Amino acid sequence: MTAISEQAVAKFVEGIRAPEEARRTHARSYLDTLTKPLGSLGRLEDLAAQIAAIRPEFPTLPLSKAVYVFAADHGVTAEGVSAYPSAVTQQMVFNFLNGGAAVSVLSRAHDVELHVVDVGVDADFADDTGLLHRKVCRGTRNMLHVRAMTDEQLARALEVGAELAEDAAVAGHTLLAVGEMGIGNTTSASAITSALTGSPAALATGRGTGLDAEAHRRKIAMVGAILQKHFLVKGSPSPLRILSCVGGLEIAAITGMVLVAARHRIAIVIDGFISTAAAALAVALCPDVRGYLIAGHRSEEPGHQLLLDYLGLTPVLTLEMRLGEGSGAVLAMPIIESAIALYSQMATFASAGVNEASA
Ligand SMILES: O=C(O)c1ccc[n+]([C@@H]2O[C@H](COP(=O)([O-])O)[C@@H](O)[C@H]2O)c1
Ligand SMILES: Cc1cc2nc[nH]c2cc1C
Repeated sequence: MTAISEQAVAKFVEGIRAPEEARRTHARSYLDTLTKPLGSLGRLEDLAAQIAAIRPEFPTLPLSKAVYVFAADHGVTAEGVSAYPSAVTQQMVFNFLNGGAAVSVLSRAHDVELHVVDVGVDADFADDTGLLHRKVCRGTRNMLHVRAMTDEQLARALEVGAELAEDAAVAGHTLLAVGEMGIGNTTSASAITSALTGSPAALATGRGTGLDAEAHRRKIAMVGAILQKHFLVKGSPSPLRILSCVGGLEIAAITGMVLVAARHRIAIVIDGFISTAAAALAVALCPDVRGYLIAGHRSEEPGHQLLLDYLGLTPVLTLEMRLGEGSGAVLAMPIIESAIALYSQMATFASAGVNEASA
């Protein structure tokens, strides 16, 4: 059933190697020689050591940074799972391109190249907007009744992300962020979270863009029904089955991008609930990908923490955000750059003539 997408993924996964642990250990020892009490830079030390493990050569500043925002629509919106209408997906694509969306503002503020990708929006866009036209189809089907996408659509969506990761590597980007836009996609992310982690729908399902209590209860029941429909058979479903049954085209594209970025030894900053679901599927497909991921922030969606636990990631920021678009990932980028600056520019105890601990 998933032969085409299995072939596509096998191609991306080939050549992925976990970050180099010897370089991480060396970086940790070097951090201990810098003029600060041992470990006092906290998570910044972890980030610097992670970058050292990922990159064959420690990067120089400024980094070349890009964010890819993948947009797509969702057939399951017919079930009233979002507080907003589907048309907002297409309207927000224009907002990204016109520079007025949160991610547009943040990427300008932090010198991050913004790429907006139509991988499955239910609308036609003109050619001259700067949009990356990679439409696989006009949105997924309603996963309450049928598989969200065919195997062929899944393979194409994975390839969209994979090819853009290749482009990013050729462009010399040293730090990538992934984001998404798709009304209804928290329903997908909740179903993915339950299918991957075994958590019940009630724990993995939140209010998304802002459902009231009653609509939230209906959404939980909907996610439960979707899981029953597709994953009734005992045992864990494969990541590709999860993607084709309950995924989104933007989610699959992010999974493809994460896999190929890892193959190119590029650190990937993931954003909120939906992009983390996509990254978790990439890790389920290839566990060596995990070391390339940096969780930009922790979203208010309850399922996000379940996924961060599943991945063993600690978010850089906790700002009570739940926007998506890659906004939290872009916000974390200056922190990551600061970690790199500290590692490469701080004086050592020896060079600055500062006494080390006596005990
Ligand atoms: O990033 C998050 O954690 C996040 C949490 C809630 C909502 N969103 C965004 O809101 C949209 C999905 O919400 P919903 O309610 O339509 O499923 C989609 O465009 C996401 O980018 C994003
Ligand atoms: C306005 C709006 C902006 C968004 N950005 C990401 N998801 C979104 C959902 C809505 C509704």
